[in-house]
Amino acid sequence: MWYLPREPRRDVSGLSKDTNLTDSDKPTPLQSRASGPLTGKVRVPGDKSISHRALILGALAVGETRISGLLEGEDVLNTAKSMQALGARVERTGDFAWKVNGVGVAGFAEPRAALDFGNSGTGCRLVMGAVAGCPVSAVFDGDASLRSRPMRRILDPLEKMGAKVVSGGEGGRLPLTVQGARDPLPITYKTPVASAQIKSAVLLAGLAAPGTTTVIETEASRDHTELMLKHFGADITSAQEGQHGRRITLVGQPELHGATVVVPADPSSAAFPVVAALIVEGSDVVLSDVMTNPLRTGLFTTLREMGASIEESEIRGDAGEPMAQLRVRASKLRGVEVPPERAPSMIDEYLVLAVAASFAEGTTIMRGLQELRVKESDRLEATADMLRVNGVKVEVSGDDLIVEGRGHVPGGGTVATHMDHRIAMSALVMGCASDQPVTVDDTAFIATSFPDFIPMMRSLGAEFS
Ligand SMILES: O=C(O)C1=C[C@@H](OP(=O)(O)O)[C@@H](O)[C@H](O)C1
Ligand SMILES: C=C(OP(=O)(O)O)C(=O)O
Repeated sequence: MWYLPREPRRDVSGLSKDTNLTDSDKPTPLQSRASGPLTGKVRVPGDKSISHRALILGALAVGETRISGLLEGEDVLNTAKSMQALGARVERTGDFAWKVNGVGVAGFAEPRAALDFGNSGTGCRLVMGAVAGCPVSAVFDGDASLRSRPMRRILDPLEKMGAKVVSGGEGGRLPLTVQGARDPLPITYKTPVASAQIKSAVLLAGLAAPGTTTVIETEASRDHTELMLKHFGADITSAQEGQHGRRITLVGQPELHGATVVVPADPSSAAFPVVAALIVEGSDVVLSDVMTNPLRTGLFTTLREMGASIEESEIRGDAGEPMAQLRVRASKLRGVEVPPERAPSMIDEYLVLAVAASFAEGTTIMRGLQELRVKESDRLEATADMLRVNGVKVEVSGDDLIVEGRGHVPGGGTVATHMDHRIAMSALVMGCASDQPVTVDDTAFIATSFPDFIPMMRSLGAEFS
């Protein structure tokens, strides 16, 4: 029927005490060494955020949704499985082509088994919102990394809307059971941190509530849920709130209709070949169909400020999401200061930005990174460790990351990936241009977001062995 994600891996990095590993749990290390110029044209996989949302909204719509370009990474496949378990019909019809027959708003059936989201915060938290508006109860679970991540930030607003947490781990950690509301209440909710996952969970629960549900954010986070809800027929508006914020208003109980969704290439995945091309001398790489929604392009803005040559062409859009072809040429980079208000538009890209900063001349200061501490790993500490073991001078000061770029990176270190795909890929990018090879202890988690990362980078000329 479709590629099934492998069983959730147990931890190999110390998050859990379980050391009784089977063969499929064994870490798969990889070494990256300096290569000649990277060249060629590639399309990185479909955007992960949009892929999750297309499956969830397809499942909540009446009729058929056709998705092309879906990311077939483990995170998204786990969301597909959960939509199937909640009563939608989800089918793979070709390469990256999927069909969803939905159950309608509030129409989920009670799943027979626990919903397992593996490594995926987005899948878990968005589906929690969707379930909270339906009169069913569901168990939410995930791997050791996801079990360590905070869920209270999602449960707080969902409880205000009438959902109940029937059982759960300490501090709202997984596994936990959510009993959805029979008569969900619309709320006005100000998100305590800039988080598209919190905003989306409230909006998805609000679909089932009468009246209007409002989310206020003081820093705008990615708006894919809003754009896609509109595309599926919801009455939703978004207005400026303060200097950097948004007020989003959704009219509840719409009839969502099945839609066609074309998923553009993921800028968070494009970030890896982009930085690799910038740091490997003589490189010239083209990336097609990269989504350029301004709430996702903080990395490209920052890299350009550092002196990067990134040219956009073939600019177009689909379902409200702009995209472009990017041509990236090796560039001399200089250190910059990245303001905290830019964080939401590049929250997943700081790891690979830190790699670019290591190859730059001068100091790069990245401010306001507290949210990095609650991702797949504590990315603030893990990024600093990744640089440190490879001879880069780096400091974590409060919630800021300060990298002393010296134009080259000694390398020679082994990087602990901590069940975090973006650490693995960032470290492998670093090795593409470091003086000595860089080793990562486990590449398995790359499959959550970018299953073809290794062959795609090799096709551009990267030396991974
Ligand atoms: O909504 C989304 O698709 C995402 C939101 C972000 O998380 P937060 O909402 O926790 O900031 C981001 O880090 C994650 O990779 C994807
Ligand atoms: C933070 C990420 O994802 P999630 O929150 O969905 O696990 C990510 O992909 O970098």
